[in-house]
Amino acid sequence: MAASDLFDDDRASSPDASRLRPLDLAGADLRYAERAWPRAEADALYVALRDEIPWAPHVLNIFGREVAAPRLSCWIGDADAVYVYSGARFTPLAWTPTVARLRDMLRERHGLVFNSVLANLYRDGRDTVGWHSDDESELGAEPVIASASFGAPRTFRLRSRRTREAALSVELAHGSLLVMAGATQRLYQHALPRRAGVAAPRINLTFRRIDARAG
Ligand SMILES: O=C(O)CCC(=O)C(=O)O
Ligand SMILES: [Fe+2]
Repeated sequence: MAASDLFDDDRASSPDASRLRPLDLAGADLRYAERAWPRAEADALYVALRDEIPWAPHVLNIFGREVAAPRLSCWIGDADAVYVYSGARFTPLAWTPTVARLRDMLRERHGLVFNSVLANLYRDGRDTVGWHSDDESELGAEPVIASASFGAPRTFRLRSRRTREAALSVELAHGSLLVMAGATQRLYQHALPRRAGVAAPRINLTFRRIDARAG
């Protein structure tokens, strides 16, 4: 089956869908391009990422115990971009050709510079990521995180860190790009909840800039 058969999507693409536009989230800096990569390119990127990345169960460290999270993942980046996530220390794998190409596109098209990426593979609608902020000290005070999505559309939710009140839901489309910056991590948490009826997988890459000295 061709990748184009996997992700039913017959929206007409408006000429502007490749531009990052601000989303309304009080105090935060959140931008979204629904079609950062055109359909055929997104299909090819999905297949390349699926096949190139050595996916493995994502391990969380919860009160000193290792627990498998409901998704596969892979940490990729420059050799010195060591990262501590959920209490576990990750030494990144070397850039694969497609992930490196995406990193270079983000620099060339959007002026965003990254030295690492957490790749996530949600096998179907039962795979999730729970509420968290990406606020580790290695990312600095106001991290810029670029989140590229390929495959099944899923709902990305944000809620207030202080009140836990729901703040925004964004449907992250196949070939979309979401950029979180400014106070987004300080003020909000995000999650990708289960979604019944989704049989197709989704790949998400969250590009980050790690300052190894701050770790
Ligand atoms: O899959 C997503 O859209 C979000 C992933 C995420 O929040 C993370 O990797 O920190
Ligand atoms: Fe995150």
